[in-house]
Amino acid sequence: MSAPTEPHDSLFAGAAPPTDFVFDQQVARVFPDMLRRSVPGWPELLRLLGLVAARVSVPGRPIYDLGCSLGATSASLLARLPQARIVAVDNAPAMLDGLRARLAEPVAAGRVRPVCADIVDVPVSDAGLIVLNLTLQFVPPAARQDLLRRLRAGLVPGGALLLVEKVIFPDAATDALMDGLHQDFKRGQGYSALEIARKRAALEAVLVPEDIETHEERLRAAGFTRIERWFQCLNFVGWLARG
Ligand SMILES: Nc1ncnc2c1ncn2[C@@H]1O[C@H](C[S@+](CC[C@H]([NH3+])C(=O)[O-])CC(=O)[O-])[C@@H](O)[C@H]1O
Ligand SMILES: O=C(O)C(=O)Cc1ccccc1
Repeated sequence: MSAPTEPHDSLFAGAAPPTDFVFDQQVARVFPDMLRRSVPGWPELLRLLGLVAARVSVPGRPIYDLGCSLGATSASLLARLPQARIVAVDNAPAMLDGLRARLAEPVAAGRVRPVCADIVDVPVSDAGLIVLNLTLQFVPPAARQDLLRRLRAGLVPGGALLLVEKVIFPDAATDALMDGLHQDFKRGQGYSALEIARKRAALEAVLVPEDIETHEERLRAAGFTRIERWFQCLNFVGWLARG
């Protein structure tokens, strides 16, 4: 499920009018490059998602990849769980078009079912594993608790949730340090200071990160009892939630 070419992301390099970030066709076209150059540890994060999934998913039960974009997470899961059936959900038609194009590859054929829907109201039942890889951060904060409660209710006994989020830090100095390091990372990946600033402004009202404690409390309130952090790279954190 990998793309034959990976177009370079220069979306925020030109003189574009300021608008909120949207997952449209322009973004979908450059998305693999954008994620690789914007998320510290992205290739390793994807590999680890496959490894963790292979240990914690319930065999024979469907896996839900919520906010699947072009299917990078689904592809990593399939590499480790070739028999898995994945329901891949995204509400951006441009992303799902890209995903469908990739499904032509033999490993994914018949194994991934693309669904164009809002994860806030997509039905989830009988799930052996649910993955939210950098997706909850785009759901309005007021809707996050109900969503996680509903997702937990959609898991079979023994099922698990994998959550990955961009986070903020409660201490202002630590937050400034982590944010500065994330910007350094992006500069090192070839983005200009102007591109970084413009994308930040575009994401402001769209991607709402929260701190680690807020996420862990919400997972507990949703009914999960075993909550483990298995990934952190600067301000990007991954959890496994069970029980
Ligand atoms: N309410 C929603 N309902 C459905 N989809 C949504 C919603 N809000 C946002 N999305 C979708 O969530 C995805 C977030 S990207 C996830 C990467 C992916 N997991 C990957 O394996 O490459 C991460 C990022 O852009 O930082 C986009 O495709 C949105 O359309
Ligand atoms: O670029 C950022 O600041 C991010 O948090 C990662 C990201 C990647 C792709 C779309 C939106 C955010």
